[in-house]
Order: sequence, then C-alpha cells, then structure tokens
Amino acid sequence: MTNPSDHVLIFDTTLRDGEQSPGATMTHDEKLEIAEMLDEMGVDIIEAGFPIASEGDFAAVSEIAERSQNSVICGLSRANFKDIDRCAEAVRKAAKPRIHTFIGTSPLHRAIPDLTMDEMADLIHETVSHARNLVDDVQWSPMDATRTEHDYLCRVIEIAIKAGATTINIPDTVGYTAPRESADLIRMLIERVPGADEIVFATHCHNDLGMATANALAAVEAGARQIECTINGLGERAGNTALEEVVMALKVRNDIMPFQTQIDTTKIMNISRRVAQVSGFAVQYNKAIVGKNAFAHESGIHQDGMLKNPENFEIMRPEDIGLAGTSLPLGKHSGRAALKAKLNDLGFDVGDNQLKDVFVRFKELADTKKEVFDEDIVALMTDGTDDANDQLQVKSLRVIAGGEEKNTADLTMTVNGVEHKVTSEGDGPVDAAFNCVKMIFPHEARLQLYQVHAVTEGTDAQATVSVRMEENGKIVTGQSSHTDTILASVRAYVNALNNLITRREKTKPEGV
Ligand SMILES: CC(=O)SCCNC(=O)CCNC(=O)[C@H](O)C(C)(C)COP(=O)(O)OP(=O)(O)OC[C@H]1O[C@@H](n2cnc3c(N)ncnc32)[C@H](O)[C@@H]1OP(=O)(O)O
Ligand SMILES: CC(C)C(=O)C(=O)O
Repeated sequence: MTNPSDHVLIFDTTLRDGEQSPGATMTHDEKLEIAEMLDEMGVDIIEAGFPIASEGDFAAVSEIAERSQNSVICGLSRANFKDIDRCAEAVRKAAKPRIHTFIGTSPLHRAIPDLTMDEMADLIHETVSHARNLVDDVQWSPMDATRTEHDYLCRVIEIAIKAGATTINIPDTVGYTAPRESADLIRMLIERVPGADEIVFATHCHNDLGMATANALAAVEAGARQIECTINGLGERAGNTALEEVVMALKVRNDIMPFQTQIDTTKIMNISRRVAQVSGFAVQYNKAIVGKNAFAHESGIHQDGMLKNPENFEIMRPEDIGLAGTSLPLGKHSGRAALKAKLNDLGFDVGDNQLKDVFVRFKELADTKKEVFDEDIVALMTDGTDDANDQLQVKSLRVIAGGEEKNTADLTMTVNGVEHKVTSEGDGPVDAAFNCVKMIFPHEARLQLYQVHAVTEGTDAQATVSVRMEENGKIVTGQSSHTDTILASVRAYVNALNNLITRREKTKPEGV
C-alpha cells in the first residue's frame, strides 16, 4: 500500500550536503541568510549543518535554530552519543528541532567501522533511542540504503522505528539507483517493515548518473513523502536532487503526479542566484528551471511561436519561479518576427521595407557576434552608413597593422558608381585607411573629432565610431557601427563626407 497523503515535505540540505561540495563553503552570515530565505519560501525542514564537524558549524546550526520562524531545524550526527548530544544542543533553541542520525548499512559501509550485522543493529537501537530521549523528532538514515541487502534494510529500519525514529530516510548515497528501482525499494519497505505506516519515508538521491530528480519523484509515487534536496542541486560529487526541479515537476505535472508542496515557487530564482553567489558554483546555462537559458529562445521559429502564444514553447511561466518574463535574445538564428518585436520594444516603428533592410544588416552583424544586444540594435538603427544613394561607398577594406613597420591599408570605394582601389600607409591602421579615403576623394575638410566606443561588452562588441568634420565653418558628422573597429571608422568617415557633399549641394549658390 502506498502512502495516502498527497503532501510532500521538502527537506533542504543545501547548508549540509550542499556545503560538502568541495569549494562550496559558506560563511556564517551567508548560511543565516540562506536559511532565512529557505524558511520564507516554505521549506518544511532545513538541515542546517553537522554540529560536531566544527565550532563554526555548531554556531551556524544554533543561530539558525534560534532564528527560524516556520521550518523544522535539523542537524546531522553520526551513530554515537557525542555527535547526537552536540546536535541536540545545537538545535535546542529551534521551535521545531530535529536530530538526524545515520550509519552506513551496505556491506561496503558496514566494513568501515568493522561491525557485524548484529553489532550494527544494536548500535542503531542505542543511538536512535538516545536521540529520541533528547527530542521528539528523530530522523534516521541507513546510508547507502540502495546497496544494502533488502532483508537487513527491513530489519534495521524496524529497529529504528521501534527506537523512536519518526522519519526514515532512504539515501541513494552514491547515485546508483534508477527510477523503477527507487520506487520498488520504497514500495517494498512500506509493505514489509512493521510500523512503516507510522512514519514518513524520505528519499535522498545523488546525481552521479543524472537521475536524482527522476529517482526522487519515483520514490514519491511509491509512497515516500519527504524529498531531500538542495538549491541548484548543490552537493557531494555530482550533487543532490535539485529542489527547484522536484518542486516545479510536481507543480507542472500535477495531472500525473498529484502531490502538493508548500513551497512558494516565486522565490526560486532569487534563492538560486544567491546560493550560486555564496557557494561560488555558477549555474550552468541550460540547467532545468534556473539556468540562464531555461526561459530564453533565440531561434526564429521558436521566437515567432512564443510571440504568437507562449505555451507553444514553454511549459511553465517564468513568473512562477520569480523571473520577470521570457527573454527572446537576438542572434544568428533569429527571424524577422523577433527583430520587429525588439525594434518595437526599443521604440522604433518600422515599415516592411525598413524591416527588410535592417534585417539584412542584423543578420550580417549576428554572423559576427555571439549575441546581439539591445544596444547593438539601436546602433544598427542609428548607423548613418549604407544609403544606396550615397555618392561615396566603401566596398572593401584590408589593413596590415602592428609591428615596427608603418601600417598599410587597401581600400576599394566607389565614387558615383566608379570603382577606385588604392593603397596607403599611415601611423596606425585608422590613419592608413583614412589616407586611402583622401586619395580617392581629396578634400580640405578638417577632422575635428574621432571617437570610438564599444556598444556592448566583450571582444566581439560592436564599436560605434563618431566623426566630426569642419569645412569653411560648416560642421558635418558621420557615424557607423561594426564589430570591426577599423571598418566602422572608415564608414563613419565616409558617412561624414557624404553628408558634406549633400551640405555643399544644398548651400551652393543658385545657377552654379
Ligand atoms: C553521505 C554523507 O554525506 S555523510 C556526511 C559526510 N559529511 C562529513 O563528513 C562532514 C563533516 N565531517 C567532519 O568534520 C569530520 O569527518 C568529523 C568531525 C565528523 C570526524 O572527524 P575525525 O574524527 O577526524 O574522523 P574522520 O573524518 O577521519 O573519519 C570518520 C570517522 O567517523 C566514523 N564514522 C563515519 N560515519 C559514521 C557513522 N555514521 N556513525 C559512527 N561513526 C561513523 C568512521 O568510521 C571514522 O571513524 P574512525 O576515526 O574511528 O576511523
Ligand atoms: C547522511 C546521508 C543522508 C547522506 O547524506 C547520504 O547518504 O548521501
């Protein structure tokens, strides 16, 4: 018989098993902050640390116990009185204290303290009884349960229940089990262990084979009613079951997994970011639920589908986990629908022809950049170059720069449709390229300002170049943006010259 209750308790062990990830150590204050966030988001039980491990761990568990408002506060202890007493002392001030004690029961783990099966059974009875004399809420774990002989597992769980354990946790310590086996194990224990219906079975899965979430959910379907998990799946080796994954799976697929948690899912994103910061473990981009790309769509077909109806490509709303919304980052796979939506967002009202033109330049840019940012789009829209009616047009540019030698540029430009190719030297690549322009289009205009700034971050950022020139007291400007700074410079310069030509024509005396 499976457990008839549909409420699944969420036991978070970010501060204990999560902190055991090499390098994830958190400071005292960071632990208090994370515990407060867990408490506020509705976590039923917080495993705050391993009090015997160090003075620091003891202090953190004690202070979290004192401060917690809603959650049960739990500490871990080995199967000895010293650990259990220290743990009891640490959780003493909690409104709802829990002692969690464990010992490895599989053949491999029984060999560590070198105990016979009977000796270990006696030790379990003594230690769980001792813990139960100190607090009412005792959790016991047969470490490496999934590699423990079933008969022995049933025997020691029965002993722990009789000694007063109120929660029996079934750890898949080395991430070895698989969903069907995880469910069968819980079902077998519920059927065979006397007193199983009096306690809560918990599932504690590791992710060594990438199955922690699936194994935890399978255990719940078989009757477990407590999931042990961590924020971002932090934990020993490949980590633990990720809290955000099991909670959202139960929410999104409640039709086939009709279980409830009391987690306020809108707080997920915030705590995920904070745990990533304090642990120093960045969340991978494609991580389920909390990865940067979990609610981002770059490809045109998906973006178009998302704009028509978000349900086309999203099974949950970003707001459900506390994100402001879906993002449709623009890149080389994007299409016109997303570009138009972005232009509208940025305040540009474009007609079909202009969209067609901008789209061509956008694709050219996207081919040279990983991601096209809002600033890149603004730069594309305000770029003064590439007007088909311009008298001067840059066709190609090649520069040889660096080293001791003078820099050289080869420029091909058309003047009123006639192609010119020249080569020139200069004091730098920009100077060499500008000298080429002067050879093709000689003029007396003075360069007053030449300014470059990166529109976005990174070495593939677009550079926006602004040029100001003066001729007979008249000022003209030119602008261009490109990931190639030298090309942007030449195009800005030529843009200013085209504006100068237009200005000359407008101001020339009539009849001349
Ligand atoms: C699967 C898990 O996540 S289990 C939790 C793992 N977490 C940690 O280990 C983090 C905290 N641990 C620590 O700070 C230290 O290991 C301490 C303070 C607990 C112990 O430190 P030490 O006394 O130096 O022992 P050490 O770490 O070298 O070895 C562990 C000892 O605990 C014993 N032990 C391990 N598990 C248990 C257990 N459940 N019950 C009783 N004894 C145990 C081992 O047999 C070994 O004993 P020994 O020293 O007599 O050989
Ligand atoms: C202490 C136990 C629950 C544990 O962390 C494990 O077995 O992975």
